[in-house]
Amino acid sequence: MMNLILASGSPRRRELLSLYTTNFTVCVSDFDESTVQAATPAHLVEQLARGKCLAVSAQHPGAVVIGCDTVVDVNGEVFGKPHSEEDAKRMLRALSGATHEVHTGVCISDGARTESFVDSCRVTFFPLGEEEIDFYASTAEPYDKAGAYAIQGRAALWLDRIEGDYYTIMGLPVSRTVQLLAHFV
Ligand SMILES: Cc1cn([C@H]2C[C@H](O)[C@@H](COP(=O)(O)OP(=O)(O)OP(=O)(O)O)O2)c(=O)[nH]c1=O
Repeated sequence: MMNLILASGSPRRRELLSLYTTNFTVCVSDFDESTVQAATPAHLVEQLARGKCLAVSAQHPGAVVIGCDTVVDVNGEVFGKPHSEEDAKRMLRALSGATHEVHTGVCISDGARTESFVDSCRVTFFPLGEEEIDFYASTAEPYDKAGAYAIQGRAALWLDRIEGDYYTIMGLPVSRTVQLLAHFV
């Protein structure tokens, strides 16, 4: 049986991978994300997913390791996790009444072979009032999420439309991930 490792501390990714199998362990990488530079947000998530995956893979020979990364892209500006309440509000104002993209990179390696992809989803929010932005930024929800929102949480109330895989927004395009995993059995 395959020794499967999810190289992610994200509870959402754990939950989504569990739809496919519960037979995996979690091992969070110590990869230094600040070392990565990329020409586009899509390249960035691919490089970050690869970095996390290969850092864990190096410590677990023979295992199949999945690494992931998610960013929000507003007209080419990258939003990761907000650093402060002000930062969260800045992101939410930029997302209000507008369309953005969420990119998730997934990388899988067995040590010998490494494959990756990026999936992108377009998300349009209705306009957000200042009161809603202030309230949301005062909750815990934005702070461990790229772009300062959780589509699976209160941001559901703002959603006009999505074009693409909903689970890419949550951090793991689970159908494409499982399809890629099939290359490793
Ligand atoms: C936009 C959005 C992001 N997110 C989450 C998914 C990711 O966990 C997080 C983006 O941060 P990431 O840096 O991609 O991942 P992480 O730090 O949570 O975990 P690790 O690096 O260990 O893999 O934002 C949601 O849960 N809902 C959303 O709607």
